[in-house]
Amino acid sequence: MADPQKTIARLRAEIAEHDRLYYKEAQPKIDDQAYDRLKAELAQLEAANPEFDFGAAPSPTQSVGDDRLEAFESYRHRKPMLSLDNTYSSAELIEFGQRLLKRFPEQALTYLVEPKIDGVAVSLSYEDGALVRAVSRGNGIEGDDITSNVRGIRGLPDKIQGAPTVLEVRGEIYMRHQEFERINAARAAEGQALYANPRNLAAGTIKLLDPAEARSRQLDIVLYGIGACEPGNYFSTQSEIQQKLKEWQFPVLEKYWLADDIESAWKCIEELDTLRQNFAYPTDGAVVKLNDFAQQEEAGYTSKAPRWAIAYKFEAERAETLLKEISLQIGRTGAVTPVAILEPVQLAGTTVSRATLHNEDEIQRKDIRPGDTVLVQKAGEIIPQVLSVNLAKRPADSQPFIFGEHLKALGIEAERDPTQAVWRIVSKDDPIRQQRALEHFASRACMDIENLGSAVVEQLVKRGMVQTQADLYTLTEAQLLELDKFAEKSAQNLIAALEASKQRELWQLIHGLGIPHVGKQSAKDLEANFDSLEAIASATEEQLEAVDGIGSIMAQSIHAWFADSDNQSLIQQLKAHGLNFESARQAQADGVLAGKTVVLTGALPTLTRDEATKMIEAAGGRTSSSVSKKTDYVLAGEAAGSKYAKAEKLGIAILDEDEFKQLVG
Ligand SMILES: NC(=O)c1ccc[n+]([C@@H]2O[C@H](COP(=O)([O-])OP(=O)(O)OC[C@H]3O[C@@H](n4cnc5c(N)ncnc54)[C@H](O)[C@@H]3O)[C@@H](O)[C@H]2O)c1
Repeated sequence: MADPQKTIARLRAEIAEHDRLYYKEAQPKIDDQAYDRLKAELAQLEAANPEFDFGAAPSPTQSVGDDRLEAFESYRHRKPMLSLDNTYSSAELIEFGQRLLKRFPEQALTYLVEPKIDGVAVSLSYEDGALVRAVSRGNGIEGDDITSNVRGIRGLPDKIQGAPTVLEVRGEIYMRHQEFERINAARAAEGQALYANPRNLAAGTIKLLDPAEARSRQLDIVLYGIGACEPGNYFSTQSEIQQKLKEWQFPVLEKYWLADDIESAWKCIEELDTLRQNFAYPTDGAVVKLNDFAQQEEAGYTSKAPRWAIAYKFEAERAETLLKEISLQIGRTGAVTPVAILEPVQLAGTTVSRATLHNEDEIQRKDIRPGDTVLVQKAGEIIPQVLSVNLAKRPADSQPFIFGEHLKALGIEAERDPTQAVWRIVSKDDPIRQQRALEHFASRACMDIENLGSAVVEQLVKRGMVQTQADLYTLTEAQLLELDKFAEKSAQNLIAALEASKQRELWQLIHGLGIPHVGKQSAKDLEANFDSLEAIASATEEQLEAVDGIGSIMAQSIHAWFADSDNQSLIQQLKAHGLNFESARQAQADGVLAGKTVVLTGALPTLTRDEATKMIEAAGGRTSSSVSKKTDYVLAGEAAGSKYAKAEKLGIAILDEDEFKQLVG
């Protein structure tokens, strides 16, 4: 029998380390369920052995995980931000209700059941209706000032009407699945460590020190609670909070339920489980709260969580299956990414036959080998991941997977990047690397060259007809006729498609060049801020970084790419072939908004933000997110906040939607 005192000490140290990785680094090593199991084990041992004294440090079972970092200013919450007790069992949920019934034997208990959003907690302070500060949960008492990374999150009002003098609004910052996949795909292409889920990526993003880098990742926010409120007595129930938050035009929960007893609350949770796939935000459970504030106050708090609420967490969908082989894929920049090829298995409503293995270090850490039986998880729309290996089912003759040897066996000449976990094909003459770069260039999201699929690219490279993107434009019909399955018609079609691609928009070309870190959105951001490809090529790192959405790493990468002599010669050749290098903005130089900067604020009566932005761009203008002396117009809708006030102060022309429409015709 293990010594319980030693086990408690070990578990506390282990959990403290997982807390550090999760809250401070946003890179946990184990998944939430495994973590929650460790914590439950510790709580049980502590309860059974109350006599052990471990000194002053509180146990992780008694305290709120701490996300504070040195580099940030700390702010004290007016009211503490606590965690929630959680359970994965419906029986424990019912017990929670029964405990409350004992406490309030004569009273009717109503519960509010809310989706539990899987993001990062935030507290927003509004003073006299204006957003003054955003603070992370921290240790529950004080948190980090993350205002610069939170202000400007879409839909978050800068100003609210008819609010109390002081208001702390509590909610969750989260990332949509699509944005998560976009960023991870870009990181994978660069061989950088991937984020395991949108929650970790959101947590990493709000703690970025570079606001431009943070802005280049799209965060969202939803608000569901109130901390401090002065004057008090503003609310008497949880459901009133929901209504008021909506009136104040905060992004709010799309659905919540009122339940008259804990059994009905459980029914609501079951309903939530069927609906949540269609919610905009990732959810990992439900939060059940006593609706009445007087009852909440009476039920009280532990050092870590309210006694009047509980989180019911949904189990992530997992299954065991056979890992048939580890396949190595090569990206457009030559990075080699390992992928698990699985015996197909049903998970979260889809058939899963591949899972990401991230990089060499991940394979080593988990000691994943071909022939292993592995535990695979799929949550929401996230790419399936291999969580662990079932060692009991490992074949006797199994061999560790040695990355470098497999590359050699496949004839791939790659080197491990000394600073990252990635193997990369270094030689630009490598035919596989050339193929990937060309496939990317020809793809829909780039130059959209019809009839130039992988099979054709492969032949062109293998026969030495094409090495770079520029070589594509030297191809003749006669040359194409040499290719397998090419007749006159298909050759003519491809030549015509190449010709048509010369007129693509500038962002499509930028994206197609395969500059490390530059995806579709960044390419668009570059086009919106420069007149031509040459202007981007000659921009300094500072000028690149000044672009909204371009962070320092991306600016460095773009600058280095254009400084490379091979790339410079590629650009010259593409220019000589007549590809469009001019930004649409430049082409619209004659528009009424040519050279003008417009700031959008508030909700417009009929136009969406996207539509208004397109109209501004079509008229030659550009949009910016903040009002300054350089702003020419502010297009203001309903509930326009501090930007409106600033524009008035600076004497900048303010347009409503009708005036704007007249202006751009
Ligand atoms: N994998 C790891 O290594 C690791 C390490 C530490 C923590 N964790 C995970 O984090 C959990 C503990 O984190 P926690 O303290 O943030 O607790 P929690 O995430 O389980 O619950 C509390 C949080 O829920 C959020 N929340 C979402 N929707 C809400 C709603 N409608 N109403 C109220 N709150 C809502 C709030 O941000 C609140 O702070 C653990 O149970 C574990 O799953 C994992």
